[in-house]
Amino acid sequence: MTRTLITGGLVITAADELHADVLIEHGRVVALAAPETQEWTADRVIDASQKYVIPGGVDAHTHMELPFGGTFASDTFETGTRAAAWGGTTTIVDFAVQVKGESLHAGLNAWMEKADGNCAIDYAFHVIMSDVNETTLREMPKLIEHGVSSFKLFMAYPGVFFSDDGQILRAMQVAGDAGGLIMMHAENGIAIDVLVEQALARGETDPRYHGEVRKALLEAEATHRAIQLARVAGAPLYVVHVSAQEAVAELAAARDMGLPVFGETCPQYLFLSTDNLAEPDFEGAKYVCSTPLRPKEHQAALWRGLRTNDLQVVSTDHCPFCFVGQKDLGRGDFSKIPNGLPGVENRMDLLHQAVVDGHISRRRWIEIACATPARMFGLYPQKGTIAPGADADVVIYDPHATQTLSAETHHMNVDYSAYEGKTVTGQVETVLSRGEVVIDQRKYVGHAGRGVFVPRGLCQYLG
Ligand SMILES: NC(=O)NCCC(=O)O
Ligand SMILES: [Zn+2]
Ligand SMILES: [Zn+2]
Repeated sequence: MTRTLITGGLVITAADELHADVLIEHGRVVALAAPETQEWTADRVIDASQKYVIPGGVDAHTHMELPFGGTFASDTFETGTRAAAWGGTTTIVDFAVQVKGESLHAGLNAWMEKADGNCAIDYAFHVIMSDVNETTLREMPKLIEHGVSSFKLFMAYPGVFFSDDGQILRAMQVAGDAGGLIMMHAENGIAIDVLVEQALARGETDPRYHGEVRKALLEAEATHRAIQLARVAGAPLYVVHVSAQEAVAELAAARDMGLPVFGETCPQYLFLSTDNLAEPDFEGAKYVCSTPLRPKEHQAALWRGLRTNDLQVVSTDHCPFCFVGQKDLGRGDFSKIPNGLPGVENRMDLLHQAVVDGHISRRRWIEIACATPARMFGLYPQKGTIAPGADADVVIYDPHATQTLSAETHHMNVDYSAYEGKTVTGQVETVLSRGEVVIDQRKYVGHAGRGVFVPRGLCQYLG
């Protein structure tokens, strides 16, 4: 089947909302036309009356199979990308991890192997630099040429992923020269580790102390420091998983100065809080991630940041660990709870709920979840929009359906939902990935291996 026609829907992109029919041929969008003005024929016609027709989501921050804290994130590329498709996401950008002492290329190759032949949707990679040194710095321009144009550094996790300020500065200098983008996990990990040790010595071992020691001020301080280092290096900066209002203020100040500084937040920081981390009977472990969930008061600053464009992207940081057998590793010591939350399936719906709740407009929904992540990471307009020439990654979205989020019904390979029992308005109905239907009226009809690696260009907000 090569020609598909989607009729009668409201097409929403970051730029426009228009009632239009969409013609798809050979995996690409070829034309849009006002309803009933065209006489196109097609092998398949999808009726989208009363529905939205939106670009497939681009989730620029996932961790399938991430090794962390002595275990592995529970979604494989197969299960995680299938769940992403269920949730209306058609592209993920995952993180290949450089093992200390090995090359960046070896890390990338290892992650390519994990993904190859297993993905339901398209995928790309960033690289986590665990070890910034002469050799890995030399590799960065070559990776950029090969479509891996962003590098994550950590100011947290001393002894694991941590880079010191000198290493960060050097990586930023190379990225700045070569057109790469540094993604920063901005938390002062050295100070946090002191507070962890002191908390444990006081017998404060419950999950909620994870949130207490990872102070908002230490996120803000690291964010500020990362911005100054990027200025010195003459490099752009993308700060991942921003959760503290003080960190948003640092980003806003930098952007007011005209600096090429960008910020990402995640649904968990917009919808969950330290109240969840404080749930009794170790249930709080389900909500342990870094940066941590914050008191509810921080949410207003995050929503405001998304409206004012001081924050540009919402990704999931999908990094699931089962409650039984994985989060358990930290019973009696919160610092041993594997960090991360599931969410790749929930992002598009939760952000639609934000539209319903009046936090953002429909076009802003598509901008922060599809178009901007695609532009930020060099995938636009192949991904992130519905326009002639774009990949036909398209979601038929029912804005009137209601659903209750639950581990009973989700497709992520994890034994709990961070949003268990939450009712949201809106649901993915049908999903096309490069013109092929992978979710057909809430039935999975895709298969592992149809997703392909997508080499990326440079960040499209620079130069
Ligand atoms: N965020 C988190 O808690 N886990 C995933 C790794 C990271 O993004 O730092
Ligand atoms: Zn991180
Ligand atoms: Zn992450």
